[in-house]
Amino acid sequence: MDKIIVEGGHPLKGEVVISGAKNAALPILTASLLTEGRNTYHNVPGLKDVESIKALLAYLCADVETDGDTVYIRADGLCKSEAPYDLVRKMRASILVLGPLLARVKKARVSLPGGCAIGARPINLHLKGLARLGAVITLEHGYVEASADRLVGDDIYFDMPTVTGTENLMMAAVLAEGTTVLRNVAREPEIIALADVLNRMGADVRGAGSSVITIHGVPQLHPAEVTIIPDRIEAGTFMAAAALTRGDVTLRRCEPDHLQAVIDKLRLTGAEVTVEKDTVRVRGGDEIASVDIKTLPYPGFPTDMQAQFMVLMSVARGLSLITETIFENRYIHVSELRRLGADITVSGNAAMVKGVPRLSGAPVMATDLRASASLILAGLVARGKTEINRVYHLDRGYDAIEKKMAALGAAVWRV
Ligand SMILES: CC(=O)N[C@H]1[C@@H](OP(=O)(O)OP(=O)(O)OC[C@H]2O[C@@H](n3ccc(=O)[nH]c3=O)[C@H](O)[C@@H]2O)O[C@H](CO)[C@@H](O)[C@@H]1O
Ligand SMILES: C=C(OP(=O)(O)O)C(=O)O
Repeated sequence: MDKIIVEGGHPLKGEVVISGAKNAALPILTASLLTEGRNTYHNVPGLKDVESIKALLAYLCADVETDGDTVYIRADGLCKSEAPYDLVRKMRASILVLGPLLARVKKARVSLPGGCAIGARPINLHLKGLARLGAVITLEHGYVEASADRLVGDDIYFDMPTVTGTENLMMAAVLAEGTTVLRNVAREPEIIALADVLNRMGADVRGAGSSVITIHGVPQLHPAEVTIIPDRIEAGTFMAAAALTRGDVTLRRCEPDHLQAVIDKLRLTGAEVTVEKDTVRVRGGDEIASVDIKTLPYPGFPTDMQAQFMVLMSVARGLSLITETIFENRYIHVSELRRLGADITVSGNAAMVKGVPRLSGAPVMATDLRASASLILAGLVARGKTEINRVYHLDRGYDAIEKKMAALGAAVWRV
């Protein structure tokens, strides 16, 4: 299996182009299942998760073509309604075929999803919502089995905002009869991006980006041509890397509006952050100041940036309190960062990070995506070599991260 090697001590300098967002691309590609005709998606990131979702759509007999970062999907003649274990076990977003399949063919059999091992990650709210639209749902042998004679709109309250849960319900409701109101939904930019695509396909989805979404069902949808929004977590990762290495990095083709919480915290650490239309420049200060962070649903500080920020705090001056409120097991990177010399104590969902003057390279391993990214970041400022094993998760969610880092002057390579 591939490894990533990082040799620390090189500040990142230059420009990097941000790829399309994983968490926007995955639901949007599955939305193709709702349409007849050829959909065109531009700026699709080169990720393992995207390959997995394309393989799943092809398994369902959708026609999938790729030309660079453009993907064409035609889902006219679906021949199956099952997402088998082997195709979905490595990816969380595979559950996103459930809503569209129910809407389009009124049945689905979907293996419980895999993805990052950051918590139990139940899908009870997806299932409860789909049941309210009229689906009959059973859970057997690790599969969700769902069927419906017809889907009918309803008023659905989510006990907590769930990103993929909101997306699944949106995709089921667009073809349901009548009106669906989704309350206490996720407000992430990726939800707005999906609503935008669904509306371009002829749906009537209103309120995305607020906590209530109203959907008036329509009889059918047509294909759309869209460009995937920039990946705010990839952007945030490069911003943290710039501050961490006292570098000077300009991010092109990103969406600064989606990064306000991260930008605010970075500025408090002493980094200079300059924002223009679709560009962010981060210049690291001489000293990194400690700040506290608490992960929250959007527009709060993203849980997907917690591990990267923890690395920054590991070499900051003073003490930082990090609180993870979204996932109950998202400190997997802590034990690996300690191998590099970080001083971090975890108690429940809180981590106390005491900055140390320097880290030192070591072999490490991670079992989730952002933990893996945080280890690359730590390697950038560690003395000597850091060897990151089991990079599968990294490839799920970062488009050529080692090449982009190397182009900025980092000594990072894959073996
Ligand atoms: C493919 C994708 O978009 N992944 C993102 C999505 O994951 P994902 O959509 O899986 O995360 P959710 O927003 O659903 O999870 C938020 C919280 O709700 C809980 N929950 C969720 C659903 C449910 O039915 N029951 C329940 O209890 C989860 O355990 C978690 O504690 O949002 C997360 C939170 O921003 C991000 O870290 C992931 O990168
Ligand atoms: C947790 C993440 O991904 P997924 O939901 O796909 O596991 C992530 O992107 O950090």
